[in-house]
Amino acid sequence: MLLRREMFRCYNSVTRLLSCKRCSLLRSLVLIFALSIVSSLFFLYRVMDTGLHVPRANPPVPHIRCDSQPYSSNLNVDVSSHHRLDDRLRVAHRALLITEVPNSKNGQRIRYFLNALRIEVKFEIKSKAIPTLTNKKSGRFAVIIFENYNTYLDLDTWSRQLVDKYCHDYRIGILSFVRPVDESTDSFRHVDNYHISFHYNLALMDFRIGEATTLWRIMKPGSIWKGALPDTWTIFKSNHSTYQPLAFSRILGRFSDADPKSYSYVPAIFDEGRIDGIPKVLLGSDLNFWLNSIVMMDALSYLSSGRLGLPLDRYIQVDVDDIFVGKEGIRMKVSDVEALVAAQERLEKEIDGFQFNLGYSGGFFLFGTDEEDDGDRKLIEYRHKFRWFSHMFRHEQPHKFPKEYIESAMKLNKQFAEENGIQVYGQYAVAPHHSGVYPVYEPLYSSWKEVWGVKTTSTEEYPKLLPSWKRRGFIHKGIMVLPRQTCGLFTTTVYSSDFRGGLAGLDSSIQGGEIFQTVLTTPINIFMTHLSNYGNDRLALYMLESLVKFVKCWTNFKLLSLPPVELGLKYFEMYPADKDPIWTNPCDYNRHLSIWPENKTCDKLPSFIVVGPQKTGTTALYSFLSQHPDIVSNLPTPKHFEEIQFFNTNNYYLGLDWYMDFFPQPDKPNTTLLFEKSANYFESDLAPKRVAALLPRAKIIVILMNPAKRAYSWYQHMRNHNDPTALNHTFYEVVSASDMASQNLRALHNRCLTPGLYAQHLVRWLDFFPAKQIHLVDSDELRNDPVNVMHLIQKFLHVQNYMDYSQHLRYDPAKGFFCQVLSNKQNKCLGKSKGHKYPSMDHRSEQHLHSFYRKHNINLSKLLSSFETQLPEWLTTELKDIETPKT
Ligand SMILES: Nc1ncnc2c1ncn2[C@@H]1O[C@H](COP(=O)(O)OS(=O)(=O)O)[C@@H](OP(=O)(O)O)[C@H]1O
Repeated sequence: MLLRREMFRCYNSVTRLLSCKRCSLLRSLVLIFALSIVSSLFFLYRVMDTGLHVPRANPPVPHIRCDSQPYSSNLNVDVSSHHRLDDRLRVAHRALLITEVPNSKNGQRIRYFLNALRIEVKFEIKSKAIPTLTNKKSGRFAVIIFENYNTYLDLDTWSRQLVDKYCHDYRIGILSFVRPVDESTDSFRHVDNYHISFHYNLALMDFRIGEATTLWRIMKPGSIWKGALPDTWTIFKSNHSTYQPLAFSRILGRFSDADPKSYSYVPAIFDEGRIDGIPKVLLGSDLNFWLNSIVMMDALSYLSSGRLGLPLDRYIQVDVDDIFVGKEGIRMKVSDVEALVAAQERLEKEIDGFQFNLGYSGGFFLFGTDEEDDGDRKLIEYRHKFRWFSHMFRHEQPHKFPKEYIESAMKLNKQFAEENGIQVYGQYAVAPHHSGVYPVYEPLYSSWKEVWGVKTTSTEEYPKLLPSWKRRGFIHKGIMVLPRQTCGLFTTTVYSSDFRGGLAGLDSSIQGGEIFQTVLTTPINIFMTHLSNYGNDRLALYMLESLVKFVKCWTNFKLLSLPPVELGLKYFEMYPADKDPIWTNPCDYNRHLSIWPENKTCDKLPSFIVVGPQKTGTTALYSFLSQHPDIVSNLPTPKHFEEIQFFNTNNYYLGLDWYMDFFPQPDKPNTTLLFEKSANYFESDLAPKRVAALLPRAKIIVILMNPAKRAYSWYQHMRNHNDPTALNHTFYEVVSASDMASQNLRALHNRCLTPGLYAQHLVRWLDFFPAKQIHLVDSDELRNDPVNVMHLIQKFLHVQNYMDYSQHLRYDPAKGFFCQVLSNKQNKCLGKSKGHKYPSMDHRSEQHLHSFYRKHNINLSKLLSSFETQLPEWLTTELKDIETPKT
């Protein structure tokens, strides 16, 4: 910058001289001299700008030192401890968090932190009653967290007994932050029955971790953090043997560094529970201070009897993307390659099995300056030292190309490796800019499999880049997609000044900040770095070596590395639920839209779905809706006629493209409403979540029929389709089958009755969709007065061209149903399978089902009343002996 400023000042003087009409010869000479200096400076500037031949300052050197307490003897943590108790109590993997006010800062921090640890959180504000703590015979929470311990101490007797009894019964403890009740007044509180006092609002410096206790797992005892601590603190004083100090600190500015005795203030304390049988961890300040996160993780593990603990193994994979990619001046030179090898040798000693993964694009080999080309050659010379994986040959974004091109580019890259003797680890590959990985571009996945036999890849984009702690893995078409972490080093982060906050910013990210917290909370880390981070200031090496050292100073983590496929297997063994992808809408997120093929369009996604249940008239409704010029259904499917059955079956794993191919491209996207109906979505456990992820604004239509009648119609449908169990058993045998019945009969029994548990299924849809997005149709009304049903649906859908269905539907006496009007004399009705004749239900089955569905129907009536929705007539009739619930 300075150089540039000087050059321009000089340039201005020269132009002033040039414009002087009365210049003497001497001035002219000065002018020529000045011009030559300016041009040299410009050359120098250009050279520096491109990094040509100009020696630069040495790259920064890692400087982490572990400060620790030399006086203590008990510093060894039992790393084999899992905090697990030998009990058989059933407790959910969830925390109860009682906050002071909604959305308090620390409340939010605690929530994010728990989310990063994948711990589900139930919030409650202190003014509300304590939520139900047990469910049947299991505990709903593995730990109870109070944003302020004073809230716990001041609970009314009833709530206090509830909490304490729960903690005793389920052997869990309390984690709490300690703040004055009212920030403005208190500076001290003594709690008699707990033999402890709190001194509030103190400014502290330095934080020395106490000796090994049964609590410490991750934390390294005896380590000292130097410097002023953020915010104000509460310190704890007690002589009771139940308390063990977890840390020691000093009053800011009061003591000299040399005086070890000055560490006499306790900012975090562990109550073993000798007074009331409940273990507790009390923290004198919130999560703003980085070390409190480690205290909190150990506390969560201990207080939950190991249920909320994470393993001490931390897997680290480092990908160096863009090998051979990058413009002149930011590539690696010979010395950088040597530094990479040397760093790898050092890191191998710290991280078991560590090896850099080099992602190369052969198309850019020798594309740098002479010195950088030598660097490329050096990488090839040292090829055996690294694990190589493939990018695209010319670093193209796969989503922009057809399959043939992608395949040929991959083959070129393969050929490059063969020509240069590189043994590529073909089971792992990464796509430039995450393109094609998520949102999934099918040709990339199939080409990867065909050309390389890829089994694992990684991306930052699933389900979204941010928040980073929500990144997850998934498996698609047999390829494990693992989440990657960003460490703040992008292609453009060449010098330390390029990092946000410069070297100091990078240091604070490593020393307790973002990068450190990532390793702390994430057992499997895949860091994404780039070639440019290993040339010039070699920031990636600085970051990695500093991080490893810092992690070892403060934690008992064992650092490990595995080849990508093994790492993938480990990931999905640890998080089996992640295997299932959850497709989101690329058009809802600009980053995804930018890596989605241009010919794809979200116009081909439905704006509403008829979700069932089966046998309630869904096909009739489907055909009535399709009569509307602006309402367009999906194309027929080979397997299930009009039903796609995407969200509830394995079809979901075929991917978004497969689903969208069932929808025509609408001529008038702004006014056309695409829809589909799949009558099994209604009772599917997975469908509501999956539909909401892809189509959060979709409208949902549900048809409700007397569940007993529905079950009978379904049974007849199964007989019609020659289901052997239905043919061999009477309806009564099916609906009354007990646990002792044959497996086939039990299965048929469940399939017959489960869809009719309407309240239970509706609640699940309501977990993901607001009530105003869900429209209920009364099946009897659909059968007897479809014109009115279609009128209400059009209103609900806000259809632009209203259609008067009285002109288009007509009762057909032969069919016994309303059918589509084709002409004065001709109707188009549904086929024989809909509305076929069968005997009425026997009385015994009717009675049985009446009592079977009774409580479910009551729940349904309560649910509908709570949304001020009119009850269908059949429901009122079913419950006529019960008082209608008040809304
Ligand atoms: N207009 C019209 N035409 C034909 N059938 C009609 C109509 N309106 C409602 N119904 C009733 O719809 C029942 C079939 O429901 P579904 O289409 O939802 O069945 S399926 O789930 O798709 O198999 C079918 O049930 P069954 O009579 O038991 O077969 C019909 O009673």
